[in-house]
This record gives sequence, C-alpha cells and structure tokens, in this order.
Amino acid sequence: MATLLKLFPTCTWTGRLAHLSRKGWAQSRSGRLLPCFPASQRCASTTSYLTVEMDDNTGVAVVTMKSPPVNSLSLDFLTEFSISIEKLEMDRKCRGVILTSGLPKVFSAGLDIMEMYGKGPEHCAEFWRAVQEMWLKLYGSNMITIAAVNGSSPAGGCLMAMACDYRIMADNPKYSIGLNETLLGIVAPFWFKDTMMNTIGFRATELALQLGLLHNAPNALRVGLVDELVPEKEVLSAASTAISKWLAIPDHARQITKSMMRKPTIDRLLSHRDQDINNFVSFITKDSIQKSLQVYMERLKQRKT
Ligand SMILES: CCC/C=C/C(=O)SCCNC(=O)CCNC(=O)[C@H](O)C(C)(C)COP(=O)([O-])OP(=O)([O-])OC[C@H]1O[C@@H](n2cnc3c(N)ncnc32)[C@H](O)[C@@H]1OP(=O)([O-])[O-]
Repeated sequence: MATLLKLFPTCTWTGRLAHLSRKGWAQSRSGRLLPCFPASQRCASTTSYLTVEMDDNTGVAVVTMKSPPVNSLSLDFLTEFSISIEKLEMDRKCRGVILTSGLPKVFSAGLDIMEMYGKGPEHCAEFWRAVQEMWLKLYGSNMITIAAVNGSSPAGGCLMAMACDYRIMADNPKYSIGLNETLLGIVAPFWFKDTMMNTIGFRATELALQLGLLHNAPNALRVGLVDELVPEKEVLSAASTAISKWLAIPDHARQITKSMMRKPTIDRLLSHRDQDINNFVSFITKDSIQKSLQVYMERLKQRKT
C-alpha cells in the first residue's frame, strides 16, 4: 500500500482500505481487528489527461484517456502518459494495462496537429522526442497491454493501439483506424511503419501507408489491425476477459518472448533516435509541409459546418 501511495499520491481507495492496519484485516470503530475480504482493492489516480485505476486483486490497471475533444496527443499529454506507464511498470503488483478512451466516439485522434503547425524547430524536436518516448514505453512494456479501442483511432492513435499486445475494437462501422499520414501530406516515420508491418505484414502495410488507409472496424479485423470486434458497450469487459488469458501465462516466459519479438524494432529507433528527431524537424518545418497541415486543419474544421 505504501508503494502505491507513493506512486499515486492523489490516490482514493474504495472499500475500507483506509482502515487496514494489516493486509486482510480491518479495524472496527471499537479498535478490534476484523477479517476483511474486499471484493477488489482499487486505487484510482487522476491526472490532467488520464485516469489510472489499479486493481490490486487482478494486477490490472485501466488507463483511460480523457483529453477533450478528441484525445489528441499533445506534448503535455504525451509526457503525462509516459510518466504514468513508467509508474505502472515500476509497480511490481501491476501485470497488465488496459488502455481506453473516456470520450465518446474517439479513442485518439493521433498527434496534436497544433504541436506541429507554426512551431519552431526546438519545440518540434521536444515534441517528437515525447512521441518517441510514448512509443518506446508502450511497445517495450513488460506488462500485458490491451487496447480497448472504443472509437476512431487515426495516425498516432493507431500507433498507440498497435503498440499494445492485443486490440479489441467497438463493432461500429463509423469508427476507423489506420495510419493516414499521407492524407495530411506527411510521412509516417520508419518505426510507425515497422510497428504496422509487425502487426499486419508487409503488403498490407505497403497499401495502407501509401494510400493513408483508414479502415472501418470490419476491415480492420479483416486485415488483422485489430484482433476482436465486440459490441460497443462490451469493449471494456471484453478487454478484461482477454487480459485474464494473458495473465494465466507465467510473466517471465511471456516477457522474454515479447522482448524477443519486439527488441529489434525498438533497437532500431534507439540507435537512430537523434537522427529521427532531426529528420522530423527538418521535414515538418518545411513551408510546403506547413501548408499541407494548414489545409488539412481547415478541412477538418469545415467538415463541421
Ligand atoms: C510524421 C508525423 C506523423 C503524424 C502522426 C499523426 O498522428 S498526425 C494526426 C493525424 N490525425 C488525424 O488525421 C485525425 C483528424 N481528426 C479526425 O479525423 C476527427 O477529428 C476524428 C475522427 C478523430 C473525430 O471526429 P469528431 O467528429 O468526433 O471530431 P471533430 O473532427 O469535429 O474534431 C473536434 C475538434 O478537434 C480538432 N482535432 C481533431 N483532430 C485533431 C488533431 N489530430 N490535432 C489537433 N486537433 C484536432 C478538430 O479540428 C476540431 O476542432 P474545433 O473545430 O472544435 O476547434
């Protein structure tokens, strides 16, 4: 409990855990120790953009993104996200994470375009390092990671979902997922491409990246971009069911296997990290690319009128 309180200083405990003097025992008002069997020991911490609910009994944390209107990945959001994942990683009780959205219709709209538009090289470099960090933390996590994709998930949102071990999407044909960077006139970097190739294979990635395909939910299942479709209301419960299968596997064997699969992709970014930042900065600050982003943002806003 002390560790969790250190990790989640704004923690609010449900049940009667505040009265616990020894694990499994609660102190009555008269001071007697009584056995206590809480159905679940939950700890919730809320930051500006995320809620993290840790269930001590299952060892699973639900991380809910809530940055209205569309969970776009700003510098602040990314920083907070990486810190939260790191904290869970260090928490020995936490074995798995379910990542989901607390907003209607959208899992994440991807990178916050306003962080890349009209900004100087220094800001762009800092932003890109934070994008890399988010991916390194999630793709390289030792924990079981399940994306409960309960809305649209373009570009960086798709990257986040692909960085998880398993993806469950709401069966709603209006929701889409994919790396649509070319539609914005920008290029997905090599590690976005690698992550997608590791998920759906070379040919499907080649098509998806060049055409900037946003797959609706049934197509996403068909190409293997998601692993399951379930009715919208059941996305979280399906994620809990799925994670219990993963929890049944001994951690050390699963972790070594995961690392064996993912390490070469992670090492490739680690060994070219600064070069990747320089490439991004010189690309994104070009006048022609800035113009493309401006046109794209205007189109997004016009869609509403
Ligand atoms: C090398 C670089 C690699 C790049 C990777 C990326 O991820 S690039 C990112 C690629 N991402 C995309 O291409 C996704 C673009 N977004 C979408 O397609 C849709 O917003 C949606 C389907 C996610 C949600 O549809 P919906 O009907 O529920 O919502 P709505 O459309 O009405 O938007 C509400 C408000 O949010 C605004 N806003 C939206 N997205 C972003 C953003 N990323 N950023 C900032 N702002 C964004 C939007 O302008 C509007 O603002 P307003 O007018 O209220 O001031």
